[in-house]
Amino acid sequence: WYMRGFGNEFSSEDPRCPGSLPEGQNSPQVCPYGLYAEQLSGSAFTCPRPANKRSWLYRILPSVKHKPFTLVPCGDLTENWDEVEPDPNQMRWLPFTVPKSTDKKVDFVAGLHTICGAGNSKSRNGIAVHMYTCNTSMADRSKCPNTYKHFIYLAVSGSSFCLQGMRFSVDVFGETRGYILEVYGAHFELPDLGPIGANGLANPRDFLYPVAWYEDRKVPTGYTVINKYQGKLFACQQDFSPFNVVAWHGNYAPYKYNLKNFMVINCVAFDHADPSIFTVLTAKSTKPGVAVADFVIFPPRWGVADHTFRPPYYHRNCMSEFMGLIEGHYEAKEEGFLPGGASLHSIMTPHGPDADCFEKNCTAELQPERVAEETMAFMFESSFSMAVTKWGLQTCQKLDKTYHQCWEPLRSHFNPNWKPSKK
Ligand SMILES: O=C(O)Cc1cc(O)ccc1O
Ligand SMILES: [Fe+2]
Repeated sequence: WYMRGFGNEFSSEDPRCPGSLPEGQNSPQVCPYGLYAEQLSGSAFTCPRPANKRSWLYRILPSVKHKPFTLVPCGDLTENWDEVEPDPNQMRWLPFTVPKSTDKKVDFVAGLHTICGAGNSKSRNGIAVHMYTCNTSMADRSKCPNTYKHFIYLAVSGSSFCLQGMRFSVDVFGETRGYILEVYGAHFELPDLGPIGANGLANPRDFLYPVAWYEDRKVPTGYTVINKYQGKLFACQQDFSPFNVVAWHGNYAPYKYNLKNFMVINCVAFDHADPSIFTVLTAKSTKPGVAVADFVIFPPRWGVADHTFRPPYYHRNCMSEFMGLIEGHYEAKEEGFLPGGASLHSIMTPHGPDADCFEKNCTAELQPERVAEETMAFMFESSFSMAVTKWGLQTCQKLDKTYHQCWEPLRSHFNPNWKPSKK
């Protein structure tokens, strides 16, 4: 089970070891059950209290006990944003190919592919967007994102957030695909609600945190810990499972959030509200109001706006918009933008509803209607100008070269003799 509440201070003991959390202090001379105390810091020691993040883990063996790390192949994972020439075009990808279960086994790490990104993990400012496509569990391999703060992977409308330095292992039931946003140097926060009030959007209690659980498992053949460090992957061996936390307390822990719990707020009178009303979490930059990345979703909802063109407006944005579709259809593009695919509209690159969507929605009778059932599109909106990787442009072979054609049928409706209709 889980503990609830975004950013709470939690305390948890594996029920097999009652009293394993030291009482009244973090570093007793000897810890209960002979455990090792290990602090995991997610913020500088000196960060102001609201931004301060750390947890105390009580482990069977400390993380430091491992053989040296050595560089391992990164596959299609990269932090090189100069592989290909910049390209300001609208981009859309057909669903990325998932390796078949009957083919070669590919686990989460081997199945990581970087699509686009910007910035640098050394300066700890920037983001990367990756796809993962795999068909087998990691089995005695655990990954540790060392250079970045947050790691999201989305699976069937769920979202999981892993934090810098946290080891995790991904088990899958079969052919699996998901999206990842990597943020190099900022933590996600719940957005302020302003006049919305004290409740709404993603509610804090719907964020779930793991309780302590350990396995005291020796792995003489070697347990591999993979460390993503300065944009590269490193592996080391140790002879025990790293999932050995018997008790922990603190406010720095991985969490998950079911996107279906999002309390959608939207227009109930007229006009199309900006998509920031759908922000689940935001990773702030140092400029007030400007995000390194916002995680925004487009859940099923009612469309009720009167005398309004209801789908997204045509626009050019000073932010980059990377979008994906988890299931269903997206209102601005019924065709072509498919689950497991993606789109990128870079800074100031014009985009908006395809011609079909425009024609339908300027003549539609405006009844209250559901904006798509069983749908979940999302956007990573970033102030960074992202470069696309060679994998994204070429190797994946999913770039839809015909994307621009969805706007080609747009025709001029301009009538210089137009008169306002008499009310
Ligand atoms: O481009 C998109 O589809 C995302 C988006 C949706 C919306 O409702 C308003 C602006 C916007 O960028
Ligand atoms: Fe947009």
